[in-house]
Amino acid sequence: MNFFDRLHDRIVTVDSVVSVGLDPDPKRIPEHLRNHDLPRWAFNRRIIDATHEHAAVFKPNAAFYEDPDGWRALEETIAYAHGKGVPVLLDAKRADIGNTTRQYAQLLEKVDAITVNPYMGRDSLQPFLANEEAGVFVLCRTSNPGGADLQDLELETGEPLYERVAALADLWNENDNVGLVVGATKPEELEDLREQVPDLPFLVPGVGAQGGDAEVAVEFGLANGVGLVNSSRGIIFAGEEAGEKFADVAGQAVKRLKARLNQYR
Ligand SMILES: O=C(O)c1cc(=O)[nH]c(=O)n1[C@@H]1O[C@H](COP(=O)(O)O)[C@@H](O)[C@H]1O
Repeated sequence: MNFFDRLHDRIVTVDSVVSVGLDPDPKRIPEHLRNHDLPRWAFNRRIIDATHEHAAVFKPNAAFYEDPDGWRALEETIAYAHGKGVPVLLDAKRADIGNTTRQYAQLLEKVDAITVNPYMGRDSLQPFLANEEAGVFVLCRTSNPGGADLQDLELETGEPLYERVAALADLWNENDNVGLVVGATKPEELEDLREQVPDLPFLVPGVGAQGGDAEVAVEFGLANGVGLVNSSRGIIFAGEEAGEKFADVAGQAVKRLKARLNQYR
């Protein structure tokens, strides 16, 4: 079954478009878990237990796992999330020459969807796009201030580069498996892009810690009810001051975000 059909079902089941970002910064993991064999896994397991009923997906960012123990923690995390019935979107922002991307694309044997970088062009993404079951979220207009350096550059046609990326992503969507990443900190761009590509679901990061706009994230992020609004630190570290109760506070934070987003769905 196509990823976006599965995501649609998941959104209906949990009545939520929240993507819970699993970015377990080792420096912010509570003291009492730091002697664990794999502290990031111990942390994620408790976060998953406390949040899964409100999570449309879990989105681990690969940057937080790129070392031997990290990969073990990630594998445990993915298996556990799947055990709870939650799809996993690996935020890896990958792409390379075709021969190399074929290796990266094997990541999709373990997870349900991935984020990819479009700047090497179609052949660099083909092994991801060819996977009909997996979701492929193409970076389009990112949430960070420096996103403007390249993505806002005006082409000879007058359109900004990020709009060209959206147009290409639409062409690349032959298997109905492509979405866009558009930051919640970019409300005007979100609105323009929704008009330009009405059928592509968006992953909208940047609410919570980055201060993005939750209302526009929902209003423009969803295509036919399908899309994701991500918060990572705003959920998983909401209970940073709560010691051993940190996961309970994360559970309350995801519930609050879900309710807030559902006001606008
Ligand atoms: O691809 C992403 O998810 C992403 C794109 C973007 O434009 N901005 C952005 O913040 N992200 C990711 O979304 C998450 C945001 O984390 P918080 O700011 O803690 O909610 C991080 O994992 C970022 O790497």
